[in-house]
Amino acid sequence: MKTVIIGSNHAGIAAANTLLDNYPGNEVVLIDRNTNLSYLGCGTALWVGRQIDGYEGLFYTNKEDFIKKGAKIFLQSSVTNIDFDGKVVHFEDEAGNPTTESYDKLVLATGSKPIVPNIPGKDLDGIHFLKLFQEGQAVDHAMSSEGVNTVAVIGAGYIGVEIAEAAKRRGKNVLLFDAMPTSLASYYDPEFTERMDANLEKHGIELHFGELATEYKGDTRVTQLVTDKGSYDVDMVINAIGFTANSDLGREHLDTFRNGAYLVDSHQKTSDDSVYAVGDSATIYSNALEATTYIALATNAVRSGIVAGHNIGGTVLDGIGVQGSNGISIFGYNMVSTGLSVAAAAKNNIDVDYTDYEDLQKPGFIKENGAVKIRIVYEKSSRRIVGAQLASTEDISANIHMFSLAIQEHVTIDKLKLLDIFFLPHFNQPYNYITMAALKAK
Ligand SMILES: Cc1cc2nc3c(=O)[nH]c(=O)nc-3n(C[C@H](O)[C@H](O)[C@H](O)COP(=O)(O)OP(=O)(O)OC[C@H]3O[C@@H](n4cnc5c(N)ncnc54)[C@H](O)[C@@H]3O)c2cc1C
Ligand SMILES: NC(=O)c1ccc[n+]([C@@H]2O[C@H](COP(=O)([O-])OP(=O)(O)OC[C@H]3O[C@@H](n4cnc5c(N)ncnc54)[C@H](O)[C@@H]3O)[C@@H](O)[C@H]2O)c1
Repeated sequence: MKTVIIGSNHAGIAAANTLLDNYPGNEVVLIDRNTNLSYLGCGTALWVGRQIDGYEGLFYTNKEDFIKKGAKIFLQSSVTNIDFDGKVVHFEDEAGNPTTESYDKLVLATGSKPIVPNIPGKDLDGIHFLKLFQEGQAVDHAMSSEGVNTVAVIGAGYIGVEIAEAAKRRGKNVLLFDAMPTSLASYYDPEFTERMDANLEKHGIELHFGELATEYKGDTRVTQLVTDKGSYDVDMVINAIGFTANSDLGREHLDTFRNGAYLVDSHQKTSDDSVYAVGDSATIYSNALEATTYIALATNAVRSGIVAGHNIGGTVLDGIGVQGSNGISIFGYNMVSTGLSVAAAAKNNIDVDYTDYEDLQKPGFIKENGAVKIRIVYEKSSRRIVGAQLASTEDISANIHMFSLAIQEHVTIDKLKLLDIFFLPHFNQPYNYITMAALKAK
């Protein structure tokens, strides 16, 4: 069996490693247009903000690792089209020569692309995106340039908020814009985002929410940002208004979701029996929504790659869906969420209630101790948990995994009330906030 994988970042790598490590004898070919593979974009802000020494540790594998395992790998090789009937992939190799690879099974792991604000001046110099390693390098380089003092970040989602922090750490004046009235509006309810907004402001970031960029101005280089509410002199712009699926190669042939992502089943198989799609290029099943959706996260990319790899290798393995669990840590303030916020539930016509609680992480006699705010969201009719959010200066990240499992397994809010949660003053309280929030549920 010969499998060709287009795209060798997180999803393609997971599919390739699953096949190579578990199903010897399978022929695996990886093709990617980039110079590198396995770049952890999540580290870009840490590196640009000088919280880590450099970018070198942000790659977890390389071309040689795959060659050692017996795979064929082409980098700097762009796939131009796919003959789905003849099962042949056409690409230009590193030297620019037209080349082909036939396949028995094809894995599309072409990921996502940043959404480009479609406004005048969008192609001026000094306007950046933050998807690829090379784009991170360009942003890092620009921030070191003389005369770059004011940075406008468009989009206060995960990338925007993280790079705003990094730019501030580099001593820049930072203006953060979003169409929504708060930061992180797709992940958290306002009672949580207002804390992040206060945190950003406290650290000197100028917030412009509910404000839309309408034009980038300058001769060749951006010097001014115009919005529906004003205009601002800027030296650099970073666009971070979300990703869309990169399904350019198969959109005409395969069934797609409303944003163009390849529609896949629980084996990651597309509408073509020989073709699988994984990671940011594909849809995913949400256990909170109980529906197919699109969530661009590295964690989903890895899991979907593993599922595709096993199914191609011959082990039937159903994906179990996701909750879109995510987290962020900005100037020491941590927020994690999973499933649906109250706002996201309303948007999806799911009638929910929620229960909030706030308390110290540990008993009052422990000195190093921060307050934790928790919200658990549950469906009114079934009482199943559909979401949770936590915010604190404490490391509350591990809590969210339990809520992720609860959503996956359709656990009700009532089941949580008397759940056995251990107590040790070094870590938590006997009347802990999870129990207390659950007990408070209507
Ligand atoms: C700055 C930043 C921070 C992030 N932080 C986090 C985080 O903290 N946690 C988290 O879970 N997720 C995070 N993400 C999201 C995560 O990086 C993506 O969800 C993940 O990269 C998706 O992996 P993928 O392999 O599906 O797609 P991609 O990473 O998009 O990779 C697709 C690959 O396909 C190749 N390709 C595309 N078209 C072709 C073609 N025609 N021919 C050849 N090759 C092609 C590309 O070169 C690329 O290597 C972050 C993303 C960014 C940009
Ligand atoms: N910590 C993490 O887990 C992490 C970090 C970075 C990126 N990621 C993932 O990578 C993907 C891309 O991240 P992202 O930050 O680009 O997307 P995002 O969806 O997190 O945020 C996009 C933001 O842009 C805003 N927006 C949309 N259109 C706009 C417009 N025209 N003008 C102003 N604002 C606008 C939205 O309201 C939203 O707040 C997401 O799936 C994200 O979850 C995750």
